[in-house]
Amino acid sequence: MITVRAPATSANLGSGFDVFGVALDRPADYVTVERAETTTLEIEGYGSEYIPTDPAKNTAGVVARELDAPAHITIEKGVRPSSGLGSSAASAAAAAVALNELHDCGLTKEELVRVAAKGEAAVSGEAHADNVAPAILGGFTIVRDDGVTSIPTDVSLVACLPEIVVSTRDARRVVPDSVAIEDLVDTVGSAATLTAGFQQDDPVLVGRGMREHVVTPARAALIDGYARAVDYAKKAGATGATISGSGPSVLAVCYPGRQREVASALIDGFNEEGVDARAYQSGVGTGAEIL
Ligand SMILES: Nc1ncnc2c1ncn2[C@@H]1O[C@H](COP(=O)(O)OP(=O)(O)O)[C@@H](O)[C@H]1O
Ligand SMILES: N[C@@H](CCOP(=O)(O)O)C(=O)O
Repeated sequence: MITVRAPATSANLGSGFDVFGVALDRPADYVTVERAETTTLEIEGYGSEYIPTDPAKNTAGVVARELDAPAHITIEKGVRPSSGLGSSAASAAAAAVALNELHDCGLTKEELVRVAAKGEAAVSGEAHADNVAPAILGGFTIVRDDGVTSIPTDVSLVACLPEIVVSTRDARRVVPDSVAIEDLVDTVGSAATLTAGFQQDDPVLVGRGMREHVVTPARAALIDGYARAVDYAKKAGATGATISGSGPSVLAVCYPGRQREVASALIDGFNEEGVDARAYQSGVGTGAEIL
């Protein structure tokens, strides 16, 4: 029997749609696997009632199929589904690492990222790996067709989860089909700034690099309270804030020591629009670990 903890993650970071991701250090999913003839699933914890136990429809079950590694899989959810915090990816990442160990598959972490991304495809319709990469490798990650880069970094983050459900599948439908050249230029500038910020552990550069004018505004319309929460977070000292993944969560970056104020401001912003919310004060996490 093997148990793996895989953390919540925040994808996109504004300027890196389907490319950037960062591992949080909390919350997390715990996945326990035991050898079995066929794959079965048991799910407990936050939002488990909304998650299919059919292995073909569950990211962890799809990973077991892809690895040809049948198991009885128990998932303890710490990351709420449809949160924008890589909930489905946390289970996929933890299952990939656990089953690789249980069945001695011998895959590298980079290979496990590709397998876990197939689990993501089963629920979101497309195999984006920007959540599973940081969930497995940790740090700030850059996903491209030709490989994944992981940069260890130390920046203070706050993720705020409002009591709203936005599925990744729905949020992908509102993404525009094309961008104007001036928006492309602006996004490249932001993406480069954000990458430099993580390299240098600099919250100001990371915050500035979150700026993006194509995908973020289209999706913000799906999140009640988003604009006020971001505005309050910035007034409370956040150096930047954007939609986490496909939403509804907001990810803010700040100087160490400002997380408590930023967390309260984000919650207040949502509450004043009639939306309950909770916040996670987090550092950048190290990714999935076998317990
Ligand atoms: N192991 C899993 N954990 C969480 N959600 C899962 C899992 N397997 C399948 N799902 C489904 O995936 C969807 C949530 O994924 P997604 O929309 O990408 O949200 P998130 O941003 O939280 O990852 C829900 O419809 C949920 O039922
Ligand atoms: N790049 C994806 C990321 C989805 O993240 P999630 O945490 O909402 O599953 C997208 O933006 O669609």
